[in-house]
Amino acid sequence: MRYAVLVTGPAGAGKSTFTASFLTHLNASKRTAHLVNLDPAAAPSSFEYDPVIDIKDLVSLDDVMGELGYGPNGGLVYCFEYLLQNMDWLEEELGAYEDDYLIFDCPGQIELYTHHPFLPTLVQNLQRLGIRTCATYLIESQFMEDRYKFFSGVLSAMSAMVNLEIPWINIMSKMDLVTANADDPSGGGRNGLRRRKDIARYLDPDPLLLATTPAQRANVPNERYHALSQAIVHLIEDHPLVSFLPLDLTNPDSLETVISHIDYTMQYGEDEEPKEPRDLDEGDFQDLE
Ligand SMILES: Nc1nc2c(ncn2[C@@H]2O[C@H](COP(=O)(O)OP(=O)(O)OP(=O)(O)O)[C@@H](O)[C@H]2O)c(=O)[nH]1
Ligand SMILES: [Mg+2]
Repeated sequence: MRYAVLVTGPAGAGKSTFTASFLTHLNASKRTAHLVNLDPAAAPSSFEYDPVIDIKDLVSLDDVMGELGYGPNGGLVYCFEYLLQNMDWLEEELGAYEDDYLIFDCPGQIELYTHHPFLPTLVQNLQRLGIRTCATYLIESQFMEDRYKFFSGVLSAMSAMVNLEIPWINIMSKMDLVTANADDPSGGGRNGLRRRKDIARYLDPDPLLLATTPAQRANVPNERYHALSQAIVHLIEDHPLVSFLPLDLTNPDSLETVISHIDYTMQYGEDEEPKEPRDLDEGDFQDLE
């Protein structure tokens, strides 16, 4: 059985860093895992591992921009269209890997996940080849410092999930940037949003974070924004599709927990005993809920 994990999420969320740590961990556990680079703009030096399959061998953004006169975003769209027209190339490249775990490092252009048909088409092709596929969606912990930014992250995760319809895991990356302050009784970071129980309200998004108090409302003169916030609150209350697993790469347990959830959602090695994912209650942030 072949497995594919798509590592997706907005620009700079830590996708490539997570991918490298994931590979290191699997290889250390004597599992064969390989990097697939799907980012036609990735600089070669940005990989800790050499990709075994690299979209840049098929089409590179530099060439598309230089020779066809596209800008970076139009160029990326061109590269993906080119990939979809040349699925036999990918199929052939993938043919070399049996019984392996392939980790697909994806580009950070958010529109790729929310409304282009590229990833759904790619996933259909992987499934047609009998590859068991799941996706991870990363947003970075700094999003928790601004609740509007955070909820736009939640909505983008939701939209990407609905677009792809495959097993899906949302990850709050770069937790090392908040855990250092989490035990500070004064609340640590700006807005006092970094205490553990506050963090838990973000990992399992509490729509009330968006609900405004009358005092806050007085500061937001435009009634339409208030109505919009309330609509989003109701959407998330009625469809609690999104919760995040915290990922702190400075803590090996955290990475292992995330990987155990990925394994479980793909039923990795189902011929063996199925493994329950490690319980988050053992983890850091749920205990104070
Ligand atoms: N503190 C901290 N920084 C991180 C972590 N992961 C990534 N970074 C930093 O965040 C920046 C972006 O990381 P990348 O892994 O390149 O992010 P990406 O999602 O692959 O970015 P794009 O491919 O450009 O969309 C880099 O400067 C990393 O060093 C983390 O766990 N903790
Ligand atoms: Mg990257």
